[in-house]
Amino acid sequence: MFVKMKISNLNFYYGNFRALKNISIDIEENKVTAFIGPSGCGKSTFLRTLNRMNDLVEGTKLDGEILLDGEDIYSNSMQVEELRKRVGMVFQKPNPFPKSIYENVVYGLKKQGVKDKKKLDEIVEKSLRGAALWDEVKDRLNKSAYSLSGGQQQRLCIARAIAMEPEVILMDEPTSALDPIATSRVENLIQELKKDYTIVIVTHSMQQAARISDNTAFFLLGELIEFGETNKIFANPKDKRTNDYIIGKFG
Ligand SMILES: Nc1ncnc2c1ncn2[C@@H]1O[C@H](COP(=O)(O)OP(=O)(O)OP(=O)(O)O)[C@@H](O)[C@H]1O
Repeated sequence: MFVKMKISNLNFYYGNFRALKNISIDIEENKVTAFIGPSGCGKSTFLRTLNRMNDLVEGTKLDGEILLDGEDIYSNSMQVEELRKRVGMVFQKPNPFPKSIYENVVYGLKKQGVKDKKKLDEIVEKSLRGAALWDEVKDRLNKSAYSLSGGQQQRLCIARAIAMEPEVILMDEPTSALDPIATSRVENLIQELKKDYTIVIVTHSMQQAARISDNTAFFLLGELIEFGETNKIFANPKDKRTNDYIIGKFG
């Protein structure tokens, strides 16, 4: 097992409010790690610290350490653009740009200055295949991304993330806006993607965490209550609060 991201004694504040309390956790490479817990417990905040998305929120403060391959992502030598390239993100609601399917996939690459049409074509096919969307869209790459269904749009957003060849993909409730069939397709896709990427997913669905993750972290009021192998957490939680959440007593 290889630790891709190592988080130690992480605290995060919105103004005076301490949203994350002394979190320490190892994110394993080529595994799916799920964050679960009731609304407001800090799952999204924690996810966003992993590629410094919270930097954009004013009045926030962070202490502790987050290492990516042993390198401190909050150190001065870490370029945030480069970090976000290595640690990509997929959001809750599919958020394609008002552009064609093709242009959505190559957006980040073009911004980086990649112009070679042949190379871009190759990446578009590879990324759309990787996101299990190629067959559905290969004949209409120049159509607007908005012409796709919600589930297809979410896979397009995953393709857009893959196109940047990230090492880690963060997903914030990626299926909450999808119907059961689209959800199942995205869940299958996540299982495929972990062969090449390290995946961290926030989910409200315990069934989803149980189905697709290798490791699960349970949060409550900004604290990490329990973390470990998903099958152990679900079959035999050590903490009563984890058990109560899993059996649906609160949350
Ligand atoms: N921009 C912000 N400014 C101030 N407080 C915030 C901000 N974003 C989140 N919080 C607070 O931080 C805490 C954690 O929020 P967060 O969104 O991380 O929780 P969550 O577990 O992801 O919740 P949900 O499951 O509802 O998405 C909450 O108390 C929330 O009100």
